[in-house]
Amino acid sequence: MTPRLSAQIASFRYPDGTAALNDIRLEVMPGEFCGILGSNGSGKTTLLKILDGIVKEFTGQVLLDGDEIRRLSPREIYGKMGLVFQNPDDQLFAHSVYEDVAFGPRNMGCGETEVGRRVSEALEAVEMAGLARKDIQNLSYGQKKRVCIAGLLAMGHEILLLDEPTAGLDPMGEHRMMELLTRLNRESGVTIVMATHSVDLVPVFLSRLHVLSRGGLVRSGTPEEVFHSPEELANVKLRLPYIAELIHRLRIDDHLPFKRLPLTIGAARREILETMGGQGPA
Ligand SMILES: Nc1ncnc2c1ncn2[C@@H]1O[C@H](COP(=O)(O)OP(=O)(O)OP(=O)(O)O)[C@@H](O)[C@H]1O
Repeated sequence: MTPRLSAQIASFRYPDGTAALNDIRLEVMPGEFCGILGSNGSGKTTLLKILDGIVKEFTGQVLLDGDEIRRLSPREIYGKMGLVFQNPDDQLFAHSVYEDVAFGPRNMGCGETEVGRRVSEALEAVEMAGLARKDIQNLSYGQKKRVCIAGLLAMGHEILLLDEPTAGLDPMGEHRMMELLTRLNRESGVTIVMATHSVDLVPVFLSRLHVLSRGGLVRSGTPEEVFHSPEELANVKLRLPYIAELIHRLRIDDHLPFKRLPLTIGAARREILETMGGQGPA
């Protein structure tokens, strides 16, 4: 199967000389929902901009469906892939929700009936169906983030690159955003790559993680593989998810014989029951 995205980035420097990325190799398969995990300044946004074809001055290659991205036209790239910025105010520009989401399809040459259909479907998908006429300025931060995603869905994007989609949201909003993305991935088959430093959320929702530190890729794997070693995470300025941290402390401080570091509440429950020899509460 051809990866939707395949990146081999030997190095990238910003014009002021900052060495932002080096020796990155990663692939994103069709239908995948994967994360780029890293602390502040590790290079997540830069990597997303390169994957999206915005930043071109790197050494190496990025293939989109097998084609070198720098040889594709903007229409070829942005017909199938789009980037949602961390701050929705950097992305939204129209007065109303409808006008903002309609901009992409209109730009693609769709007639007004088709534009209307696409806007309705996209707003439905992000649970904003009743808010089409609302002034963008009067939306909450989380609603603005949803409108940004709707704008890309209305253009028929099959690949979404999302920069910190849960940043700035309250705990409930974070969960709703992750559920929305999971639904888009599972039900609509959208391939999603999201940059994040939120270690508590990612193991619950994502199937594969790429860990960045100081511009380099230090580990790729399932959440279980990535969160295997607390020491390794501390080296890249990340920590264990709270659930795993709790079991880790009980194991070290109280010598309790937990075998694995669980990443979800369900896994923690299983681990505790196994440690109790299956003698847990009925
Ligand atoms: N336009 C720019 N010019 C020069 N250096 C930049 C520019 N943008 C980012 N950098 C630098 O590149 C490095 C990686 O930055 P980047 O924004 O990609 O990190 P990040 O992981 O997304 O961080 P955060 O989690 O804080 O958003 C940092 O050292 C940053 O200072």
